[in-house]
Amino acid sequence: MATHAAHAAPDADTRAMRRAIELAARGLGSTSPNPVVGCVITDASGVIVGEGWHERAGGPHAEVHALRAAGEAARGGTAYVTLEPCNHTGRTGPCAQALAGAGITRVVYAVSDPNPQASGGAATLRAAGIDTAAGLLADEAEAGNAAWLTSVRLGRPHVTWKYAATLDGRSAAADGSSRWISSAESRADVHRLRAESDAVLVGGGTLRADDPHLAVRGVEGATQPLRIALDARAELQPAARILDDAGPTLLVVGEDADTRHLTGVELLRLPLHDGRIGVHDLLTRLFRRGVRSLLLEGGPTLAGAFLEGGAVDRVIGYIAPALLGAGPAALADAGIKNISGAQRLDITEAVRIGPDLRITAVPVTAPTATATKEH
Ligand SMILES: NC(=O)C1=CN([C@@H]2O[C@H](COP(=O)(O)OP(=O)(O)OC[C@H]3O[C@@H](n4cnc5c(N)ncnc54)[C@H](OP(=O)(O)O)[C@@H]3O)[C@@H](O)[C@H]2O)C=CC1
Ligand SMILES: Nc1c(N[C@@H]2O[C@H](COP(=O)(O)O)[C@@H](O)[C@H]2O)[nH]c(=O)[nH]c1=O
Repeated sequence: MATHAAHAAPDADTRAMRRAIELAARGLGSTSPNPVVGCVITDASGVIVGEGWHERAGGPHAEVHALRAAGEAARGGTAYVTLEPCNHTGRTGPCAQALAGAGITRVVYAVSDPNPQASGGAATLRAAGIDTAAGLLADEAEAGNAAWLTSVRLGRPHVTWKYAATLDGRSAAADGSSRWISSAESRADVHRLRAESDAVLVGGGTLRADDPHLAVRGVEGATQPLRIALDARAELQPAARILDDAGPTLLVVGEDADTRHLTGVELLRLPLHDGRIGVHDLLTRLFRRGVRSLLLEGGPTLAGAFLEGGAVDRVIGYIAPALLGAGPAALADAGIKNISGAQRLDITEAVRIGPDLRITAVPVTAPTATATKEH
């Protein structure tokens, strides 16, 4: 269909879409199970007259906020949207119709909506005679919405494995102590990561060794993610910090576990495979309850199982300038037997956080959807 050249210079389009991507990011952590979406509206002469983003699930979509801000100035204007405008009536009405009704004559969106219930917005816009183009800054918009897009495409939550390690790759000392490997600045950064996630997960080893709290601290306006711990035999003590009232907690136990000593905590009972909870069983159940982004905070054994199951979509390592020489590696066995089986990654970012280095990387080969085979 038509492209952008007729109404504005391409760089004006790019600037407006980049702004829409920035706006979308403001919704991270509060829109799930919906995507983050940003929208910029320019009037007929190309001046920005409205901005909006999807702020929270159940609230108005980005386009609706931006149209409200633009008012009559939207007539004859262009809408820049990070995701294809929706075509369905959910908790709010279809955005494609709202844009047409407001007199928008051109729509530029970055990424097509993979959700079968909401897609078709572009066709509706075109049928209404609106000049509609897709794909502008698609890679940037896709990265900004990676968690939601991955989860809708794969039918499981997007998984970020985060760890802290010394420069020699140790995640704990020989005696098991690991607090703290990374700096206070890095740990504050982790709280921001938690705030952007729907759920935070630790394995049984970490649960027993660290008595983790997993709450978000020091992030203004943050929504507390669901705290999840694996505890196959329900060994957790009622005084554990994860059970306090800082936020919701889900304890994942074996289907036959004796949980009589644990009252007031939500339990998810799953079958055990060789005494272990199946990674994909767990992910499927979490997806069904609306978890779209999961922060896996270790430990090394569980991270190995996730990697082996093809269920790590992003790795964030906080590398501290310290050496231990002994102690567990950041990642335990992931079923990789030889160098040709190494999980290769692309580094997407490397930044200093206080004295540490934060490295973000994504697998070179695409991770897998939910699988029936468990390890
Ligand atoms: N530096 C860092 O970033 C971090 C360091 N740590 C450190 O790591 C150590 C703990 O790690 P680790 O001992 O590896 O334990 P993990 O936290 O990785 O937990 C592993 C345990 O999780 C349970 N589990 C259930 N299902 C699975 C599955 N499918 N695959 C694997 N495990 C499963 C099992 O416990 P169960 O017996 O209940 O079935 C298993 O023993 C501590 O010393 C801690 O301080 C931990 C987190 C982060
Ligand atoms: N040791 C270590 C981390 N460990 C992780 O943080 C959890 C503790 O969280 P909380 O109890 O909420 O403070 C712990 O169980 C483990 O998952 N994280 C880091 O950023 N840096 C570190 O050096």
